[in-house]
Amino acid sequence: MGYQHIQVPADGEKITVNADNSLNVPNRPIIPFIEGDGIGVDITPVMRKVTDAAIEKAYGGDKSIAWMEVYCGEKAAETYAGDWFPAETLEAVREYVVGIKGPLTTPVGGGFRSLNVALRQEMDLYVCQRPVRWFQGVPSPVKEPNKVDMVIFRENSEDIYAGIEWKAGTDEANKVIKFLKEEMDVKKIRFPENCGIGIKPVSEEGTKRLVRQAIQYAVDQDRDSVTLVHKGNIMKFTEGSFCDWGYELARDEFGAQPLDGGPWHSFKNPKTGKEIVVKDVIADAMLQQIILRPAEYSVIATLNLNGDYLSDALAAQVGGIGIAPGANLSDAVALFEATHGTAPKYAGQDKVNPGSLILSAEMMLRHLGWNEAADMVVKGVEGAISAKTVTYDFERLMDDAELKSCSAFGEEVIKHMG
Ligand SMILES: NC(=O)C1=CN([C@@H]2O[C@H](COP(=O)(O)OP(=O)(O)OC[C@H]3O[C@@H](n4cnc5c(N)ncnc54)[C@H](OP(=O)(O)O)[C@@H]3O)[C@@H](O)[C@H]2O)C=CC1
Ligand SMILES: O=C(O)CCC(=O)C(=O)O
Ligand SMILES: [Mg+2]
Repeated sequence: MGYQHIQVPADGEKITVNADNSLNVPNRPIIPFIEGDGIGVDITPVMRKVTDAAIEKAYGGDKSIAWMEVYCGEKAAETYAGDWFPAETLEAVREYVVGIKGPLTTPVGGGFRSLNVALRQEMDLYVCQRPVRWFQGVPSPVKEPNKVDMVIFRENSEDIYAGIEWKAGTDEANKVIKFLKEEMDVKKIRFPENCGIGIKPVSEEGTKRLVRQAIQYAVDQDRDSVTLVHKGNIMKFTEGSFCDWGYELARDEFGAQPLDGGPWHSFKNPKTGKEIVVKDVIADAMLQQIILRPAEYSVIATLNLNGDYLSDALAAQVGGIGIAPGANLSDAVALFEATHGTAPKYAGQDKVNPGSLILSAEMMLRHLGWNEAADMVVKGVEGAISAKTVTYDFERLMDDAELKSCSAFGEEVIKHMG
């Protein structure tokens, strides 16, 4: 199909999806990418260069990516006369199935709603998968960062994060408050006269599709536990139901049985015969557990806002959000992105760590089944860090490290691919 501003590479081919959602990946797939706002201009070109080099080294020219720029955020507003969220960007990511994006700015308080959240919602990218593990040599504030090896499955379409809220003092907020007071007999709104209101939708369907993916991942990747993280003691019918539905799904679809009378469950991994424990932890306690007893946690399934907080907190233990990758996944479409944002104070300085986006590309390569190229990326990143040739965020925490710019770190990664 014809696009207004998107240039489709003539020499690439489309990835297609089979009925079982597996992918047919040609040798030169067209991959849409969004450069991103702020530091996007620094990290996205480095990510592309490193990814291309890894593919070249792994397959010697038999495979390559035909990159296709698509637009969202500030660059879209410039290209599409003020449209920050062009419809054809969504169409292109859907059509080409697998994409990668830099960070996008969201103003605080007023202004437009998050474009990142909108992309996830519009394409129903309901899983935000964020692996958190330590690379040898990365500076960390904890004593044993090697014990951190968790994969967060964050629900990406619901919760208070969905952005259903009304500003204090507006007719809409007052109407909802009136309804709550008069028709729902709510007496607990402390200051109803001037009160913003937000809604927290959490559904059985939304919960179960997320927890299903988390448990399936534990089965496929030979992980020993899945922890449902929630604040169900306080928000009983949203966070609490998330926990209940999670256990229910573990029983109904994976044959899990209560352990010692519950609430924890376990089942045998059908692929390995090993036990997988499905447990739950209340969200505030989890924030101390990940610091004090990280080895006890492997796969985490949680709601949208908890997952947001947990992602950055966990990333800090293994070097910070400069090295925290992620993926937004639906059953078919996948859009990879770093955990961090646009870090505006560093934009355009060729300074920040491109590691998060590079490792997001590594996840993308595995998603394509290009594991040899993905391994090459990991080898390069590990090599550059072990050689202590790192960007400012690591350099300021390491002894005797050599400070590298964003692009120079990318070159180091390529050099260490061998
Ligand atoms: N998915 C997305 O697109 C996301 C977008 N955002 C948006 O980004 C904007 C800025 O958010 P903000 O809260 O400042 O969070 P950011 O994640 O952009 O940055 C916070 C701090 O994290 C460190 N950091 C972030 N990225 C890197 C990197 N690549 N290398 C090294 N250090 C890094 C820096 O720390 P230090 O100052 O210590 O050097 C930076 O000041 C907001 O508009 C927000 O909504 C936020 C998160 C995700
Ligand atoms: O959309 C945003 O601006 C922030 C999103 C975010 O922090 C995240 O998804 O981790
Ligand atoms: Mg976040």
